[in-house]
Amino acid sequence: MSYLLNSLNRQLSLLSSKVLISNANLIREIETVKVRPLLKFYSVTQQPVSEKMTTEKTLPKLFKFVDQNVESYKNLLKEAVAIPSISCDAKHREDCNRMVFWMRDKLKEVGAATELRDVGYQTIDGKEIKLPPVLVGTLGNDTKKNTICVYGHLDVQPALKSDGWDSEPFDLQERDGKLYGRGSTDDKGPVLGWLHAINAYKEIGEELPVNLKFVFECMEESGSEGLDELLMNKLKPEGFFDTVDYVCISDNYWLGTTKPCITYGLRGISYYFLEIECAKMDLHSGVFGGTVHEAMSDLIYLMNTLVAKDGKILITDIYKSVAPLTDNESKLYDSIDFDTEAYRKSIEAYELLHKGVKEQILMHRWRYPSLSLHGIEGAAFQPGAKTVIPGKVIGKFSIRLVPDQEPDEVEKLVFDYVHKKWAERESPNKMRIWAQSGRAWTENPDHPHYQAAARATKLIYQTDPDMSREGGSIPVTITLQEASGKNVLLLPMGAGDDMAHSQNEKLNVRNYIEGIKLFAAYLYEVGKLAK
Ligand SMILES: NCC(=O)N[C@@H](Cc1c[nH]cn1)C(=O)O
Ligand SMILES: [Zn+2]
Ligand SMILES: [Zn+2]
Repeated sequence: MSYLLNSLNRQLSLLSSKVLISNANLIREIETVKVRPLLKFYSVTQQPVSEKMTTEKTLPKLFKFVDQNVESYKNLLKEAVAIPSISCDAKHREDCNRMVFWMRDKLKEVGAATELRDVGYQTIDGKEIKLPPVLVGTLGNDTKKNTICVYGHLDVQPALKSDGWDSEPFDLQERDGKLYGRGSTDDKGPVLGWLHAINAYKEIGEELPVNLKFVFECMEESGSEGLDELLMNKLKPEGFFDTVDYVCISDNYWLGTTKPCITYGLRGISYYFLEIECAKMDLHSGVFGGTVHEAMSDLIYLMNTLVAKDGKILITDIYKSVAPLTDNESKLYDSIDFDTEAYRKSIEAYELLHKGVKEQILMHRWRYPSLSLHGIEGAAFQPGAKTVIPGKVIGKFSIRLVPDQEPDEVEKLVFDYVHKKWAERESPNKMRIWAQSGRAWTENPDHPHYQAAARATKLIYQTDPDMSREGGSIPVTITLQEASGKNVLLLPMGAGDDMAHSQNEKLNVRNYIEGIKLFAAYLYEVGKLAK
């Protein structure tokens, strides 16, 4: 509890509040908890395989504790969001380090043994910049218990109020039951959810039903540099995964806004940087315009050859290695609860591709590749009529990869295609293209691990979760699958309208609090699986 109390007391002293929270008081209140009616079905769905310290009274007690600590949980998330751990911006590297140290201290406070692992340097503009350390932790080593490896990330996408946020992105604000802030749902809320679930077991005086291993990084939003190497060539040979039975990641979202899901597939990503240089400096367009081959014109030309207006990717042979759709897979989409019109409205889009047909929309999110244009470095993006000809611009685009596309093959297709188009352009300028990629991932959702997570989800939300795939990418998922050789599962905390990476990213208070209970129930359920 100390990690919450420390944080809360810091918050309280800041706010000069009269409220004081004492550990002992909380425990006394918990002792009087009654079983809530929603747990009625709980005992009949269980198949206990081994005798564990936890009993059917554990979770009701724990849920009550969670409900009593909502304000502390919000305060801790506010502290985490206030650290602008933006991994793609080297200026924020110290904030990334600070975020990792902050989380290391919190893990220690719940009793975990922690280590900060050095993963070397990254090169930006020819300069070597130290990567943030990866936080590795262990909690419990009871050979009779199952061991879960939990992964999460502590870094965030950039955000400025001037991008169109209604409040400061790095100051968590509650409005209408929603916690707005960068990283609230992606991925600081879920990471803290694990911490709170573990702490809740401790605070109600119950043993954790499983052993835990943690891998928390601060470079996920920038391609997880250094992490694969650490997992495969250091942690694996050192035996870190030897005792791991299951891997769980909470870094994704429900499909919609009301029904929970469990996720067994992600797309990969191949992210491209396309640089064109026409001069060693920016040029006044009134003085030099009409006399040079402009870098921006070349870049726009190339970027416009990548994708058609119906979303079809124009790179030669890009669809060749996409796994064919089988009858069985095709049927899966029929039963999924997904309202495309609600989806369209939630993002205020004018119209969806594929005539908004549900199955097509889901397939194009989950099992077909897509190409997106993201931006241009060096372009005049600020307001005002700047009349410069940029000397150098870097266009950014990415392809979301699907089974069975291999990043190396896709990169080669893209490089060959861009070079061909560049030759057709006959520009004297300098062109350079490079990429960073991560593979797609799928898992077997019929595994007992998924059934355990489904039971936990039903306990919390009183409905069977959808088994879903997702269009986003968490590059390390497949590495964790390979390093551990064990079943990997994605257990989302947030809702489909959380707007990760976008303006006004948020996490519903309900999803946060019920998510903490979900994680605790998941630990309980996995604790009951045969060892
Ligand atoms: N929550 C997962 C997520 O947002 N992942 C990023 C990963 C990424 C890779 N390169 C840049 N970002 C995503 O965009 O899917
Ligand atoms: Zn994420
Ligand atoms: Zn993200």
